[in-house]
Amino acid sequence: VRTRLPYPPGPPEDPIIGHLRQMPNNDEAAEVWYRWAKQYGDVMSLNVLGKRLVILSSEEAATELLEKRSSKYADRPRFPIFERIGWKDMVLLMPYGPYHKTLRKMIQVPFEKDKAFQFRDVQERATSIMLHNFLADPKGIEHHTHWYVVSIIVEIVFGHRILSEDDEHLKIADVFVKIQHEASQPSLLDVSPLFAKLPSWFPGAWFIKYIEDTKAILSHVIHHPVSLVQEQLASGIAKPSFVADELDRLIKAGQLTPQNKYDVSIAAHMIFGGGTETTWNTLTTFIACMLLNPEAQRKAQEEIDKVVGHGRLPDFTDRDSLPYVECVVKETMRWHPVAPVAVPHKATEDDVYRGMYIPKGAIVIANARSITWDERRFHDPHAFKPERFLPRPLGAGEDFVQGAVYGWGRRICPGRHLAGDMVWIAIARVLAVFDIQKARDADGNAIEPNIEFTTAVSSHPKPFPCELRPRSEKAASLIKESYELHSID
Ligand code: HEM
Repeated sequence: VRTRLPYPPGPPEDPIIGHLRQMPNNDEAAEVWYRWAKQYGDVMSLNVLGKRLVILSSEEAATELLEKRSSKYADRPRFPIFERIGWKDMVLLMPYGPYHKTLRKMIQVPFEKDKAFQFRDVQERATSIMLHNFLADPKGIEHHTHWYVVSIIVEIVFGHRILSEDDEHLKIADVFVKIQHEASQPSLLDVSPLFAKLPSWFPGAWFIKYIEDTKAILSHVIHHPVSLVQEQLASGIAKPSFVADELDRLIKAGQLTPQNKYDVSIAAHMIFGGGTETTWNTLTTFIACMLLNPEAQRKAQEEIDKVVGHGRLPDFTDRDSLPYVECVVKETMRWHPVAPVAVPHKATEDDVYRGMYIPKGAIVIANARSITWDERRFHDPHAFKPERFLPRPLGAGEDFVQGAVYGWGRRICPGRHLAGDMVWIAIARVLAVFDIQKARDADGNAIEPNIEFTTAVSSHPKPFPCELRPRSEKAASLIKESYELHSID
């Protein structure tokens, strides 16, 4: 195929090293590629030391390649540092193949759409505690939303309830965020695995010591929680959870081999890592959106007041009757996708698209930032307008772009239904009882927020001043009642 067909276009390149000198770092990639796409098109390509990168900047191109031709694009590039610290079998990062399929299935099945209801009690309880925490500490945005997400995931995965600030799982969640950032930095290992043999003092060989230290931490974090559940099962005190169910099944079938136990451990670790930071980022982004767009906040609250009233908190049975709240959730995810450059896929065969050649081995990235800012897809894409998703004539009748949030084809996020539920119930309940307002300084003056985002692989708003104030006395007592009910439980 190659000879006569061109690669997708891209900026002018240097001899031999190609686009190496122009390559943006992780933090800038999404926006730099968004600008380049305006010049070179929605399918462009870059050459980095002979390695071909194809950047997709429209839903049309991403759907055609990553979704419709999914079998050719389900692989991942190698992540040399992640592999060496103990994440070589993390479903998110591992190559496509039979082992990926086995682990992915283990994660996907319990979180399918029709099974989501099993986790709703856990989520409703965690929201009640989060609301109560906001009542006591109205400015603790980062902390309370983080606690909410981690406590749900840890209870679902390990059957463990987080009751104290010193809980080890809260610290593990921080470790994920840190490692994800550190281990995605470019290193000599991207050039050749031979550099793994360098002595740690060698200039540029920072990764040698980093890998050694991180491997030891992760080994404990991956294996320890599962061994605890195994002990609880043996003494008959294990609570139902992802790990308890999987181990119990294996024990009953006489198949609890070290390999099978490892599969459960790494799958549980994946759910913990994949489900916490992403969902947390979405919730903090939502609060930023409400602060910046009081009109949208007011409309969502009016809808909740009309449908749910003031005598109870919204619950999952209200979801279909709250279309505007649904639009707020979608617009939060579109306005600032938490994984701006998503996760790279890799072509396992040569391919041709619109007369352009995509070689086997090319890294293919659907740039979520460009897709959610695509003017051909969304009117006024930089503005936060939930009603864009309402059907005409109430709104603009635009479709949500799920791929830019949860990915594509055979690698699409298997946790998306659970994530969608966690985000929805938190948003609906926060809006029902709180006004998300500018924080006030000691003299009572409103502090103007300046919202900025970390722009790494997974993007989070930098801490910003903000307060959640109960909308009324009645709202405050609803929060207390719901908290007390769950405390008894
Ligand atoms: C709002 C929250 C979430 C967002 C925005 C999100 C986003 C993503 C994205 C963009 C991918 C990559 C898809 C691709 O390569 O095309 C992904 C993969 C993945 N996510 Fe999520 N995710 C979220 C929550 C969760 C949750 C709660 C879980 C746990 C059940 C989870 C588990 C995974 C796993 C296991 C993968 C790897 C799939 C594979 O490579 O085969 N995610 N997610």
